[in-house]
Amino acid sequence: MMSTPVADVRDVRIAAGDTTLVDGLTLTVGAGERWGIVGPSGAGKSLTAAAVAGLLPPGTTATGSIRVDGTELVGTSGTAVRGRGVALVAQDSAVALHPLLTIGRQLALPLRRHQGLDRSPVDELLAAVDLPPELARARPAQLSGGQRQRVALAGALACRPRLLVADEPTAALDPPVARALLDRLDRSLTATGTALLLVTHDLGVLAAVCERVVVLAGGRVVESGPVPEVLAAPQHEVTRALVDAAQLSVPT
Ligand SMILES: Nc1ncnc2c1ncn2[C@@H]1O[C@H](COP(=O)(O)OP(=O)(O)OP(=O)(O)O)[C@@H](O)[C@H]1O
Repeated sequence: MMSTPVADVRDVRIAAGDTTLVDGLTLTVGAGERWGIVGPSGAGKSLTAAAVAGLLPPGTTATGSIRVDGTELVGTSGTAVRGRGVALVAQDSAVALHPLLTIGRQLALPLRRHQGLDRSPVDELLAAVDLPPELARARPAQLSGGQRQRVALAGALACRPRLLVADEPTAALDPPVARALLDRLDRSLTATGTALLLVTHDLGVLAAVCERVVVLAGGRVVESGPVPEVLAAPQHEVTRALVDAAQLSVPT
């Protein structure tokens, strides 16, 4: 018997008032699968990621069905699945982390909230993303961008969610720091068996991290399939343009 999909998204429309931003979105993420979302600017990638994480921005609404770990999110605040079902890592964790709380406090909070633990293994969480225990006493402003993203990753994976949604998690990082974070992400997902929905504009990152891809344009899915096949033989003009642009940007 097949296990429950981690995310089962059926015919989803996301709108702001009367304006449709994403339409007809259907996507199934199986246990442990790694999916990428690519597409041009404004295609609806971030809104899709936010909807699956149960964190649509204020002023937007979704219809259709988004089941995460078997729980329907449409029409709810998403809190039922956050932490153990799904967690989100955003582009720049500087905005996601509380500026006044120490890293140790911030990492301890989700564990207490979702697992009811009194004492949280903060040191272990930091070690899992290759950060030293002393960092628990620091505040976000004292960390580099790469360290902050690692802390965000540690926090997101603290409750071993079935699905991690990551929206351009390396966009604000220099290439070597970005590579190290993705390597860490890869190993952490393997260790926890967590599935991934990764928004990226970088087809190199997509090919390195994801098995399957969904291509969005104008708020609609225009193509999806295994990453090697889609990149080798893109069927839609939007995908072809993305592949061509990526080849142009490869240094010779
Ligand atoms: N809170 C919002 N209210 C109204 N419109 C929004 C809101 N958030 C996004 N949009 C619009 O929805 C569309 C899709 O936005 P989204 O951020 O998902 O695109 P994206 O593919 O992630 O783009 P980018 O690659 O530039 O980040 C855009 O036209 C955007 O202006």
